[in-house]
Amino acid sequence: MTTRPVHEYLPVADWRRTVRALLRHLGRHRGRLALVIVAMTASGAFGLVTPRLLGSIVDLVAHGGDVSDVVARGGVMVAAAIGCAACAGVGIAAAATVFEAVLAELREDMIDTVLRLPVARVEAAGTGDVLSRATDDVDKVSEAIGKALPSMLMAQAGVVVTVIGLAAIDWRFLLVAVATAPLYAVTARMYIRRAPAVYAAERTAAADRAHHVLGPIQGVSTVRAFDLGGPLSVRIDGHSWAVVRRSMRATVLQARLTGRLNLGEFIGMTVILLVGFVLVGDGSVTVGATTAAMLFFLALFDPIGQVMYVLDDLQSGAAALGRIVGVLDMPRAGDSSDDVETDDGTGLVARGVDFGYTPEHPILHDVSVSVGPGEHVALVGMSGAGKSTLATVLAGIHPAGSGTVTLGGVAIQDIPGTDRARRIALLTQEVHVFSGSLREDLQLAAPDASDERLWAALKKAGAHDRVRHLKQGLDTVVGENGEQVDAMVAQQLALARIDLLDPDVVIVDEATADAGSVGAGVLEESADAILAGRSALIIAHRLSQAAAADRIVHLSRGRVVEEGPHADLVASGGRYSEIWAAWTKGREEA
Ligand SMILES: Nc1ncnc2c1ncn2[C@@H]1O[C@H](COP(=O)(O)OP(=O)(O)OP(=O)(O)O)[C@@H](O)[C@H]1O
Repeated sequence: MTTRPVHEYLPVADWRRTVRALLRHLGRHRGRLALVIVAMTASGAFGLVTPRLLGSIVDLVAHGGDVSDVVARGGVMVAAAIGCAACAGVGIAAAATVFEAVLAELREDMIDTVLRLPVARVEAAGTGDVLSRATDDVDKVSEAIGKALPSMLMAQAGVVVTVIGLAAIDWRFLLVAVATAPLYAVTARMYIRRAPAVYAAERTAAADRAHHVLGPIQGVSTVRAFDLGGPLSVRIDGHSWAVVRRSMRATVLQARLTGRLNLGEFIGMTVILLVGFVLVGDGSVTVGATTAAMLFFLALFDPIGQVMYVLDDLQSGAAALGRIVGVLDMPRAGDSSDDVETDDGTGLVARGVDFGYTPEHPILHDVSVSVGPGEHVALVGMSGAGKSTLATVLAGIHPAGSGTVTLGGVAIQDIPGTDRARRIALLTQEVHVFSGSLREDLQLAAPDASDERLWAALKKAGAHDRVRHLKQGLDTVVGENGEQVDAMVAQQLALARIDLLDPDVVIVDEATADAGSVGAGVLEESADAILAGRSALIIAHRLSQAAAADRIVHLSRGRVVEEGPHADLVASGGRYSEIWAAWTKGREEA
């Protein structure tokens, strides 16, 4: 029996692995990243020129200097301001290209990994978990990368050069700046701790209100019929006020953040002025230098404030990145081994297979079946006997709890996932027409197939005429944003894809049941044409399919109870012969 837990979320990477993954991705854009750092640092350095020159102008004026010197300094300040803006522009643009490229890589890797995850693992995690990582989490990282990270980098560069500038004027001014740092650390901690919950509550309340507003709009006729307008608007009122309360909390939190930042600014400025007063008094620095130090100190607040406001974005971006990296680091189906050569001589063989979706409910017991080269084997049994379950175990979607499943003598779990999917094709009722042109849909199975090959596959699957009558033929766009194809054509396209894929074995799980009785007949012909000469395991609900097969395996309550060619089973007078007799009688009466 398999002992896989019923629900098992996909892993989340710890911060070390997350940082490593981020650095790995950033490392691929080293050159551009260096440009970002140089441009942002240069922008910060240019930013220091204006306060420094303002200080020197103060000294010039105090000592009765020349007006032309003041004008010259003004010119340098203008040039520095232009340099500062230009470098910031280059830095931000380069950062955007690096971060967008990293984000695109993460998104692609994420989708690629999710598509290659073993289906059983995705089922255990739940599609919601997978979907939210591929969408919401990627969005959160995108927000953090797009908005927060450039501000953070810009701020860091600004702080570093300003601190150097302060130290260059006098180390005691630097000491004041360092002494105010703990206040910012405490403020940042307060904000990081509270902000995510406060903003999340605000978003939840807004979503709740939207839900309660949309419900009555969608069901407006019911609202009118039962005169529910009054009570419903009271309810909407309540939810609207809840949003107001949550928004107020968020505003109060922001006000507290701003208040503490201003307090830090006030204390720092006061101390700088006092220190400056003493230093000017003992002749260590000039009034102009103190002015410059004060302006440097003031210039620190913009970047610090910016960082504070994006801290929660960064925090939730980092959490989302951890969830993405957790998936990226997972072993993909078939990653464990190289392309495994199989010997087609022995076909698909299951020996003594046990399986259950949960440990408490075994479904398959000691099942042994085989599909030899070119052989058609029909699987029959009552509803719930375990036929579809056996199909997924044979296709390698669910690993057998005990026993073995081999293809060409090699355990299917040892065949790389993508290779396995090409060798064992599982055709179920849930066929999907992918958005795009018909050609693209078909070429998913054989990317290099020529139009002639595609038409030949369509002909075999019986869809040739339908497609020929479409105005744009193979270029017709199908799927969500294009031509809607009916269930029968969708099945025929799936059959054509099987022909193009040319797998070693096809497992057909009731692919023809959905199309209505006339359609079912057509599809049965299509399936026969595609399966001719191929190894196939056909889950047969219509016993005509079973009668046409080379061999029948009868499954009952997860066990093989009869096996053999149709004629032998009918002659043996066993359970299958009774079902066959009842079925043929029913057909005669109908
Ligand atoms: N994903 C699943 N998780 C848990 N139990 C499942 C799952 N799929 C099927 N089962 C259970 O496994 C048992 C066998 O179901 P299965 O679909 O394999 O039978 P079947 O013979 O193919 O039936 P049918 O002919 O109605 O499709 C049933 O009891 C079913 O409820």
